[in-house]
Amino acid sequence: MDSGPPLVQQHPAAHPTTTVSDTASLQTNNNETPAALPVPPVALDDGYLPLDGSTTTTLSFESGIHPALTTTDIASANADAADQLAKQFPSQQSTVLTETLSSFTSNRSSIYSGAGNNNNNSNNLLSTVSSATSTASRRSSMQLSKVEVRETLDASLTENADGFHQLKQYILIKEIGKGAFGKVHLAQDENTNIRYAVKEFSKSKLRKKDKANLFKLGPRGRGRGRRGPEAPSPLTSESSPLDLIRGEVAILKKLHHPNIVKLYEVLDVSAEDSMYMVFEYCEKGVLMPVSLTERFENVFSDAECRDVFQQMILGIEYLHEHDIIHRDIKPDNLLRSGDGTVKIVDFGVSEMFNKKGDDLTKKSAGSPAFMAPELCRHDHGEVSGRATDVWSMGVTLFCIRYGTLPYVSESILEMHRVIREEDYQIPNEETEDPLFVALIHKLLEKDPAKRITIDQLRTDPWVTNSDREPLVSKDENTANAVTEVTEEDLRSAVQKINSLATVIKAIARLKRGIKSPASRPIVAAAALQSFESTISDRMQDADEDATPAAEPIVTPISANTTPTATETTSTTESKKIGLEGSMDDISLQEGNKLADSEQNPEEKVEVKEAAEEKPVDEDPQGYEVCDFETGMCYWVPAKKSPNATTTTTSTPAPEPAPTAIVADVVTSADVAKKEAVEEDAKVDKKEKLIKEDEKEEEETPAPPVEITTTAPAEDKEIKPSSTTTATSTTKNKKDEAETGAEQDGYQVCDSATGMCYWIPAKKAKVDPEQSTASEVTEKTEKDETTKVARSVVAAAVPSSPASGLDPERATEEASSGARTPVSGSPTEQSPVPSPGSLNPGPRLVGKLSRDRLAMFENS
Ligand SMILES: Nc1ncnc2c1ncn2[C@@H]1O[C@H](COP(=O)(O)OP(=O)(O)OP(=O)(O)O)[C@@H](O)[C@H]1O
Repeated sequence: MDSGPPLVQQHPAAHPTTTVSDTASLQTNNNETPAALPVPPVALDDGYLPLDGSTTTTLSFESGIHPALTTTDIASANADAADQLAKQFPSQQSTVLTETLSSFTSNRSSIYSGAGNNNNNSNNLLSTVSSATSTASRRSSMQLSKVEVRETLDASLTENADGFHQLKQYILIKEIGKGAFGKVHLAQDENTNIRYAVKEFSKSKLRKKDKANLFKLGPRGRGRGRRGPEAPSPLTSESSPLDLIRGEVAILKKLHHPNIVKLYEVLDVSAEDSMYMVFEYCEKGVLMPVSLTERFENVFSDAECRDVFQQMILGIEYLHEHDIIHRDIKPDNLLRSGDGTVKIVDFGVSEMFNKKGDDLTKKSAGSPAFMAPELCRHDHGEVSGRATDVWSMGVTLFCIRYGTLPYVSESILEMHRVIREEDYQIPNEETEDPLFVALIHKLLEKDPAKRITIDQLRTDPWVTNSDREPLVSKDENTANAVTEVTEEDLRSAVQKINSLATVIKAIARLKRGIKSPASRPIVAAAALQSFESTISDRMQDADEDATPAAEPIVTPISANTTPTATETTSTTESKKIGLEGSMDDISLQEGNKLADSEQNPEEKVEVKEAAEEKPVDEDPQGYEVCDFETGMCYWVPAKKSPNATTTTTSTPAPEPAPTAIVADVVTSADVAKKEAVEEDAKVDKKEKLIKEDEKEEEETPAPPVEITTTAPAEDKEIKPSSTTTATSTTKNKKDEAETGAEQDGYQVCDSATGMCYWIPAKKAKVDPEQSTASEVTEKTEKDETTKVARSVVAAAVPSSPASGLDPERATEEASSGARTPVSGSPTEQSPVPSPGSLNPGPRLVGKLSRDRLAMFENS
């Protein structure tokens, strides 16, 4: 293979990828002129060329490049260089590099002409851009190749030899920012040394936000997580929190423009709470930090403002032309790559309209200070999305020019009022360029119908510097077509086989439930392992059966359908029951049931049979409650005794146990659809539950769920901590009296949700004699228990650090009964599993505390 000339690795956006050849080269150091002789690039230690304002930057070009660049010259130079790159990087990376070259073209031409302009004394590269080259370079930048966004469903986060976290080929170097849903990392591709910004999203945070929006704001909620029945576009009709990312990904995948951040890859670490979006790295970061209270001193010059604003116009024009409204334009969402190119980021609240030309929206989104006056009303009707973006562009221009916001207020409501009703002040208006002042007035026009449009902006005299710096034509700017985001795009944006994703997310949930070592009952680890292996088998089966790009295998959960364990045990059954959109919604209960059956082969059969007999559309008589704090939703069946909810027991107890408000913990992503139907039932039931809670509190001094004392470290008995034991005993007796069945077991608390569950030992299945003997054995033969514990732990956490469970410690804990001292809130506490818990059929019985119910009710 012809290796071509040597190559210096550079970042796609920050560093132009160039080849070294015996051609003209250019050396710039702010206002230095180009060097006359070829100078080979000097790579830094990390393999990158330096390219910042303070350092001399050496760039080497192909022969034939001349200051009077034409688009054709540039394109052909790029093509040559791309060829060479492709030889060096025969893999898919060459596509990325091709784009890099196109982007860099603008930098090259700008630097060249700017450096040659001896009349320009500015140290800022941006302000040296002449109108001709600026237009030419932008034109050439439009020729972006389309890079296919890769999607990885089963990525894993590992640690490399140097101690860095690694996600596929991306080494996470350091944190460079924090988003609302997770960190942003600087990452480097271990194969190419190309740098990326990897944005992390916590799925649980997304879910939480989604639910909170649903309760708090309904479909008009701000930010990721907006959805609702009246949502008109695919972006807002998602049925699972994860889908909210899918909408953003689906839009970003369609966009190919130099002023819009490029998304390269989406990675879902299926067994963890995180998913990642791999973006082009914008080395220079945000355009400008904007504060409500402080003025930013280092404001942009007139020329810099113009350059940035022109790029904003081009980016927004491209979006609007393709019926996409950004809805959150602000300096924070404008990043700059190493060559100064402005990149519009954050499409989390963007909206794509299906109908050409339609941009009417009822939704409020964006940051209050940048919100158009027509959106600053409680019940605004439909407003033009395009006009609201233009307003935000005006506020942004104001910010970068003056370092402050045009409208400032301490509260959002007041901010809305001020934006609607008051006038802003332009600092030093008398000395300001009248063309600039006029433009600000046209942008910050309160009446959207009179506000300047993007078309008018492109010919505005300040924008074009009185025609000295015209923009590239609209046709060229919008040439890269954006096709409509379809439902299929949304479905395929992140994950390809929905049914598998459902299952995978369930594992993550199970893991979350036993995340903190202090709250990991050993049985849960065993359950997790067997659940995982069951799932893994199913996945293989489903993989073989799956038809790519087929309709989702599952359909939305219906208001009256509660999935059971076996409904998720095969794809066929999933089809019947339906969990569309709730990819992550397999219940803990189901996990435990599966695990249970795994541990008890005899019972496994029973579980299966019971479920097969159960009619699919059976109304389980109950209702769903959602935890406002966590975003988790729970299915609360009509009150039955704990026995009645046991998977293997079909006879309901005559009366419910008053202390155990029973929750078959089944989550659902489609709360909105159910909400209307179940609203009335909920109110009644909640009242009842609260009353029962109160009654119970009167009867039982120590609340059964809130364990308030710590398990003594020296307590070697394998049983729950003292308070828990006492509580459990009380409860058991009550259960026994009312249901006729003794309920021995233990309580586990889910650290993620704060919910505690009662897990009964499976005495109903055991011969009474054996049971007694077994109890005695468990209490007296500590060694034996230790042995059992060891085997369970060993089976559950063979050697996988991913499980996060230290087998040695878990074994010790299991055998000694000593747990990390518990204190404070129930979420930090973890009762010790009883010996019976090592081999019980764990059944999750949740208790909804009064507070939680009240919180739900208030919300
Ligand atoms: N592509 C990128 N290149 C360089 N830095 C980035 C990039 N994306 C994000 N960052 C950095 O991370 C910070 C936070 O990212 P971002 O603005 O996307 O999150 P956010 O808008 O606060 O939250 P979210 O988008 O999740 O609602 C940014 O301010 C910026 O400093």
